[in-house]
Amino acid sequence: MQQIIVDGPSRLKGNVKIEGAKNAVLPILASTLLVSKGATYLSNIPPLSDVTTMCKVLSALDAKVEFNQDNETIEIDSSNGISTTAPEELVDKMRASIVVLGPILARQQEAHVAMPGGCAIGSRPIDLHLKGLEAMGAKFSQNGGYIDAVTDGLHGADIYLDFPSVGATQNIMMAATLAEGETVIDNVAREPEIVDLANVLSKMGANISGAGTNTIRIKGVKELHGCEHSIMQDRIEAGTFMVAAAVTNGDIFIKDAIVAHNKPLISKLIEMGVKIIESDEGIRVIGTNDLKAVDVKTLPHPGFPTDMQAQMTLAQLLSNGTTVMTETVFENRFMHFPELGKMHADYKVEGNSVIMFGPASLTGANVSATDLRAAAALVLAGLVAEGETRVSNLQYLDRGYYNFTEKLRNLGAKIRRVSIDDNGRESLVFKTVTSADKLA
Ligand SMILES: CC(=O)N[C@H]1[C@@H](OP(=O)(O)OP(=O)(O)OC[C@H]2O[C@@H](n3ccc(=O)[nH]c3=O)[C@H](O)[C@@H]2O)O[C@H](CO)[C@@H](O)[C@@H]1O
Ligand SMILES: C=C(OP(=O)(O)O)C(=O)O
Repeated sequence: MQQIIVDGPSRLKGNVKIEGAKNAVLPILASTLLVSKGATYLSNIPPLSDVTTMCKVLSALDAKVEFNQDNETIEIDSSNGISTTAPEELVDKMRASIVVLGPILARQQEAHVAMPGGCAIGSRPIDLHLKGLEAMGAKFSQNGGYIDAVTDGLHGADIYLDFPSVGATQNIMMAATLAEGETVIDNVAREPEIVDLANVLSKMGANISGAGTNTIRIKGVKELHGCEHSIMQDRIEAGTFMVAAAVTNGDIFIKDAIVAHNKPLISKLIEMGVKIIESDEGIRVIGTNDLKAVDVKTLPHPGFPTDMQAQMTLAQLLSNGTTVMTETVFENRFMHFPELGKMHADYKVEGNSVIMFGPASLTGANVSATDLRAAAALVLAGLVAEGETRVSNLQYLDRGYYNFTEKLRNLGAKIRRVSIDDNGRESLVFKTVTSADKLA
């Protein structure tokens, strides 16, 4: 078992470099299954366990996946054809693997994809993915935990999404690139990761417009070719360090963080009295001991991101007064609260809102991560709390943060990651194993 041990409180100061975006690289890796001519070269690949899982899914589908020595560049070649089954033991590990469905179906006219797993932040159905693909001529059945899909050939369609689902938008967009005729998707997700995917698809020869707006139009083409692309920076990792500066009265420069991607968070932090200095090189965040109470509601982009909700609730708990966080995207994303309660957070959950009575005087405790962003929020809570905090269940953290402990230690945190054997002996863990290492 591994744990992160934090001795708090500490004030974070310095520069931090963020990685390529998990939520951009996963669908982009899936998009390489559409390519029948040449290889695709992707750089700025974050060395995360989710990336390893997606690479294994691609290999299971007969794509050739090779990491370059630097670990941050990857070559994927599916030009010799792909198979059609994405196996349960891989897909079960990660929700995002469902985005291979559209590409496999578009390329092979059939697909067998296991029902996806992932963090338990909600029921996370895939009805919108299936409805969109059905409108394009796919037929679905469910057998033994697998979705079986067939088509006589996908065709363009007018599709309206009841909710701007990120994954459904990506699956339908990718399938439409090789469909016959034009597909128009309305009420689509507008996240920056959608734009990054559209950029890659365009480089591959797809005819696609409107990404980043409410409506995406795609004219199908006969085939796609390989390309080179550098993955966008991770706005959620950047946001996590922004909150780290805010709650520790710190001063952190987040190199290469993109202001336009973090507007909703920046605006809330400024309301709380945090100083933000924006530049083309990144974002500098200067925290305060006197956080003002503000309410926050998560929404699809460009609203406040649900993936920053857990981290933001820590800032709210520490602020001077009562605040409310309302979660409108996922129905079960307050699982970090009972853990924060062990650290003496005072809160009350009411439906999809949580009321927090600040300012909290957090004390160290043994806590357990319940999902990816909860894991990050608990580590940040340890930085603020008096005494020792131990965070376990780090497999969630490793899905989305690379070298989180090292990065925080470089900023002045008293933090270490340890491996604990059956006899309770602890040994230090220095670096998270990279995706390439795990794939080897
Ligand atoms: C790998 C990746 O990019 N993950 C992100 C993606 O997840 P993901 O693509 O799964 O999120 P969606 O936008 O699809 O889900 C948002 C909401 O819509 C619901 N829904 C979705 C699809 C569907 O067919 N039916 C349905 O009801 C979900 O249950 C959820 O309540 O967007 C989420 C919302 O910004 C982020 O939190 C995740 O980090
Ligand atoms: C919920 C998240 O990811 P996923 O959709 O991959 O579970 C996340 O990145 O916070």
